[in-house]
Amino acid sequence: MEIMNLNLPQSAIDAAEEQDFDLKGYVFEASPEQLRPPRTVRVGLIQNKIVLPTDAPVLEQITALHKRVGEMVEVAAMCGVNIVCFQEAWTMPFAFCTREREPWTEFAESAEDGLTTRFCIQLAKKYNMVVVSPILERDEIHGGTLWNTAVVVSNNGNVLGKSRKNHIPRVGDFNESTYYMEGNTGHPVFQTQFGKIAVNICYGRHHPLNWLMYSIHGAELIFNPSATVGLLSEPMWPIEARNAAIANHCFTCAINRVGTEYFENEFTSGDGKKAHHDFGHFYGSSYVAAPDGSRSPGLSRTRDGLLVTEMDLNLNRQVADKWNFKMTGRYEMYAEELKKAIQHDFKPNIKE
Ligand SMILES: NC(=O)NCCC(=O)O
Repeated sequence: MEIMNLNLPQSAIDAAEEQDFDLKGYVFEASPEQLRPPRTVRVGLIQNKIVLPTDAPVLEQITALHKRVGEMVEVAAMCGVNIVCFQEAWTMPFAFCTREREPWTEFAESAEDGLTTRFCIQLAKKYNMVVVSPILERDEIHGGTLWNTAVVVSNNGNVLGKSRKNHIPRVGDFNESTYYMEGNTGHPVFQTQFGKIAVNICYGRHHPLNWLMYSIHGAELIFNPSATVGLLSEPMWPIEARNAAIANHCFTCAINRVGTEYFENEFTSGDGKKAHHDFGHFYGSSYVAAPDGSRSPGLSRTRDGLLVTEMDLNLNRQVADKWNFKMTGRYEMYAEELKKAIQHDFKPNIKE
């Protein structure tokens, strides 16, 4: 399907220009149906740089990010956005490269009633918008454990729940296993007024079965809030979320932060190269992909941005009825074989 430009209000265009961020809007259409009215939803993806240097006081860094992203959400509201999603660990620098605990663990907050969740509740109520807020979570009930978590706040301001990152990277400077464990929330799908949504956090996008499981649980729109750098993943970026949209008959939304973050203490990457102070360039390029294989253009590689897309969720079933990937999936066979493959005495089915 050809993707069209979305007409955005002049007030939003002016505000984005004044606040120095990229604003783009696109529409994914579906065919009219006889029995179902269109299920139109507007989704906003926000990508941004950190605001203050990484050695500024923790609370000042968080507050500055709240202010910046809050202003961008206001513009999203002018554009009629129903669901907004922020980038991975949006309230902090992506400091996991350093392997230092302090002060980075101080950015962790309660998913249920931390400072950031309370901020998102205000946004949700003010703009009647579902807010997907990926944070570093501190779970006080379980010994102060840290998790990489997306909090989903409904448009009436209730915390609908949370989804923890299932797959932890062990690649390049992504030393995230130093900070938190693989998530234990499975593949939750959140029923919102605007559709069923799920959150597959960053490195989970390399795992087709992770996308599949959100889809099996009924997700119509899967967000992929990320933090990833150019030298590592840029060739994969345009393909993975797009392929997941095709394979799972759903919309996917890939979001990446922008900028280069500088850390006072240098760190090494375990590759024999010199110690350094930065992670590399987070290349933004956030985009939305549709089940028919079409996708929006990406946001900037270097600038903060808001991508607004309007989609008719009826497209999911229309594409499913054409291609039948769900119907032809041999899940029972895979489940049976996978069950055997995870046993320690597994013998691969190789005929000699
Ligand atoms: N944040 C994160 O999981 N990054 C891993 C690198 C990648 O998946 O591109």
